[in-house]
Amino acid sequence: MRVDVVTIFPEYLAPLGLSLAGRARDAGLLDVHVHDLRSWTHDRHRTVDDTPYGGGAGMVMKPEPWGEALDAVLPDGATLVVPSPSGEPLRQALARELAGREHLVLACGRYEGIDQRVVEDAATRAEVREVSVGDYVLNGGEAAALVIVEAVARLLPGFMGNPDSLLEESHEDGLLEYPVYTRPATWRGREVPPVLLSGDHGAIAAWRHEQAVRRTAERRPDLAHPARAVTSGDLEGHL
Ligand SMILES: Nc1cc(-c2ccc3cc[nH]c3c2)n[nH]1
Repeated sequence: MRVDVVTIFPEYLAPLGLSLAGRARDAGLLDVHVHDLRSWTHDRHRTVDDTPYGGGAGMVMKPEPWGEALDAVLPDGATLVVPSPSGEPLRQALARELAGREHLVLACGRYEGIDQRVVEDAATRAEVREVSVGDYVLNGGEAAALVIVEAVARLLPGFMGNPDSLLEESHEDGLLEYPVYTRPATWRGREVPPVLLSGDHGAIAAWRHEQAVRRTAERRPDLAHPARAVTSGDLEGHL
């Protein structure tokens, strides 16, 4: 997968060169290119923003630099991802969908956002997805872009050392993850649940599923289990 990120703060995306994303790059799984939007400005002050039509506080990102930037880095048929508080929610299903794309371009806005005509123009030749990483407001799209790239890149075949670790993760099966434990068996007087030391893999799997169902019911009743809705039987004695 190739990922291009356009931003006025290219240094913000430096973490993409580290750890997992860095290893993925070395393994040829992920090819990340970060671009400074100001490369496509032509005035002495390298202007990227202007006052909003219709008035209101703040500034809006001008369409011209973005238009030239996307002409340069967004090939026809690629997917343009625009982090936005008013975008579709980033959930595991969307991360999986985006992980199937050959080429993602992320447009990181700042100020009050990007002139909407930029998105409309790009949509004539590419798929455009405005994506929210949560119901809270950031100062720009860069932090969201880091989240999106990490959530997508880790799903690429060969990215994770052990692909099985992807199977039981929170949200993969519509449930939150069960609690995990490691040595020592007793720590500050607290024991590891005995079933985990039993060697009975069926009992362990059942316990883990029950824990995941319980956690989901307690913390995220809004999550529907794709195999079946969480029923009252699941909740018996848990609420
Ligand atoms: N989920 C979420 C995205 C954002 C976001 C994304 C881009 C910009 C540009 C200016 N402010 C922004 C905020 N906030 N919250």
